[in-house]
Amino acid sequence: MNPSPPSIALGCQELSVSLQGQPVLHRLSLALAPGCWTAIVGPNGAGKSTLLRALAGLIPSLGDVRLLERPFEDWPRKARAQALAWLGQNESSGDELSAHDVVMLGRLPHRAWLAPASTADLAAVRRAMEQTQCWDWHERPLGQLSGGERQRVLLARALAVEARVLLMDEPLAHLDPPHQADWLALVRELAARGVAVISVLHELNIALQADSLVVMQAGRVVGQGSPAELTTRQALQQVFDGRLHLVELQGQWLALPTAPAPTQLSGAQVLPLRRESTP
Ligand SMILES: Nc1ncnc2c1ncn2[C@@H]1O[C@H](COP(=O)(O)OP(=O)(O)OP(=O)(O)O)[C@@H](O)[C@H]1O
Repeated sequence: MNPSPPSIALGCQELSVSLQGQPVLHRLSLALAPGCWTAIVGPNGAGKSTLLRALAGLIPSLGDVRLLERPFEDWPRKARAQALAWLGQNESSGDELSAHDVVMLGRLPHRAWLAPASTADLAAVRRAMEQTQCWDWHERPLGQLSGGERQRVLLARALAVEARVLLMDEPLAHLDPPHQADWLALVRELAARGVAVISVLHELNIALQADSLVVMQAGRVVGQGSPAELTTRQALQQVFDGRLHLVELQGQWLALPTAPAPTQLSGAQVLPLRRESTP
């Protein structure tokens, strides 16, 4: 009989991280489900990237991290690299390599040492590049691509791993609105297939479409839940000092940044937005 599938894809208990001797994360506990897209949000410096890196095992941490309910340190390195894929922020990844070769790096966890790419590897790379619409320039060196084109190649590299848990730090950086919408559709498709997708996002209007939000402030989780829950939205407003107006439009929550009160603008002149007069 097959064992029952794990109910927690990625979790941590009492997770703490210090960087350069300074505590950055303070005893966080999270349980992220398979088939669920979680967006980690919060102000600059809240600890979002640090949390993601600690969950990926990229930095030392205290506490317990479990991948597919198994302690992180118990995973053989290769099996772990197959189970968990990572897309970092501002990654440098061999500018002289072709886009195809960069995406093929995502297949390394599936290949024997120095073994040539298999038919399955080639198919996975092509599939991932078509999903992020970067196949057309698969022969071009990464260093010659625009910021958005490059980001789509790096996203394809993470997809090519075909992992059950996908961690992405600011995946929408450099992407134009249509490609942001494509990313959203892709994430929903992955979640529907049972993948746990965890992304750090600054684009709150995209994050508010996630299944679950993790709201962070000063190295702590101060709210977690669906954007439809009032407590989640209250946490979001609180961490941004009330400088967000959350409105519902056709069943979808939107975040509009609000201007500071005039008294908060020290000496700055506020010009009213005027409609151009027509002759
Ligand atoms: N290598 C480092 N050494 C020391 N402190 C660091 C280091 N990296 C980050 N920090 C500090 O840790 C805190 C959390 O940083 P982190 O990058 O996780 O925040 P973030 O929420 O992702 O921020 P942002 O939204 O600006 O990307 C910040 O105060 C930051 O200055």
